[in-house]
Amino acid sequence: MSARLSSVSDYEALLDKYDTWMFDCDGVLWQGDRLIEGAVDVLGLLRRRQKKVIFVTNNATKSRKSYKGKFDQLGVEAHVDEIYGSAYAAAVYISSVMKLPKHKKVYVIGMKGMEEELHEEGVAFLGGMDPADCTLEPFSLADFTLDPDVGAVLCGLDTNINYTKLSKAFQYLTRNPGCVFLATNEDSTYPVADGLLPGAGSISAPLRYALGKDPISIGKPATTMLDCIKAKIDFDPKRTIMVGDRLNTDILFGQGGGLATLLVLTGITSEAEISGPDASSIVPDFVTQSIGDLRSIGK
Ligand SMILES: O=C(O)[C@H](O)[C@H](O)COP(=O)(O)O
Ligand SMILES: [Mg+2]
Repeated sequence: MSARLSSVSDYEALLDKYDTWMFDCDGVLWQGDRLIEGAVDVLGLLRRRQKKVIFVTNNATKSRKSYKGKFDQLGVEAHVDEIYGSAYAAAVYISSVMKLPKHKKVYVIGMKGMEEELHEEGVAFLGGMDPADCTLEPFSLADFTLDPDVGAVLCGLDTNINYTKLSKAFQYLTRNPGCVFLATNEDSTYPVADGLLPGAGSISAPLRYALGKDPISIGKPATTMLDCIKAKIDFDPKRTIMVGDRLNTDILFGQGGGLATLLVLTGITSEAEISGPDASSIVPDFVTQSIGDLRSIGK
């Protein structure tokens, strides 16, 4: 059973209990480019109380560096080494876990964030934002030349998704021996200021269906992201809390890492999913309406 937080003493007790605060971004700190009310104040309060603050997002459209630009633009204090996105985790996975040979390449269904992180990790890639791939022209298989050096397809949130990208990815995954099917994350939807949009999981779904197999998904709830954080930041899991808006990514991620979990209702998860007859079997330790609720603590 989750503990519902409501009083100042509830929030003060949480601050006493946890030294490291990991924050999901979409649906927790903001909805698209609209900040959640009170988020900036609460992050400032945590920093004044000498808490470690880490940002952990499945959103692969931005690299760590370009996320820093979003934080700056929205007036949220953040440092690049506090920001962990699924594009970064995927690039590290390909270079350091898969150890993709240097002459091999990745075919990217995704945007600039994934390209920047792959480049940063020294991983060669094609596709992505290439105008030849971001096209609505009919795809001609007769005119397509298979690149034998493509050893993996990496699929993430791509607002330029089209039949050409899906067709090229399908060719690599069915015709290049050993070509690995990877996904940055598999969120079905994500929240923006005016509602919900299809997420990365809805971009890779057509490939899953055509291939009859699932990708290796690297973002939350997989522990890969936590491994990336552990490689850079020292923290005690027992005194760490993960704050998220999605049960099957953020809360599962926290639970898988032995962290405490706080669910907020400003993103994907609704009240009906955590109480009543249709409640999910994924049960967070704590629930509060919004991260802004912690403002009641004051200084
Ligand atoms: O890929 C997506 O669907 C979205 O980018 C993702 O859901 C948002 O990531 P979050 O910050 O909520 O982990
Ligand atoms: Mg979220």
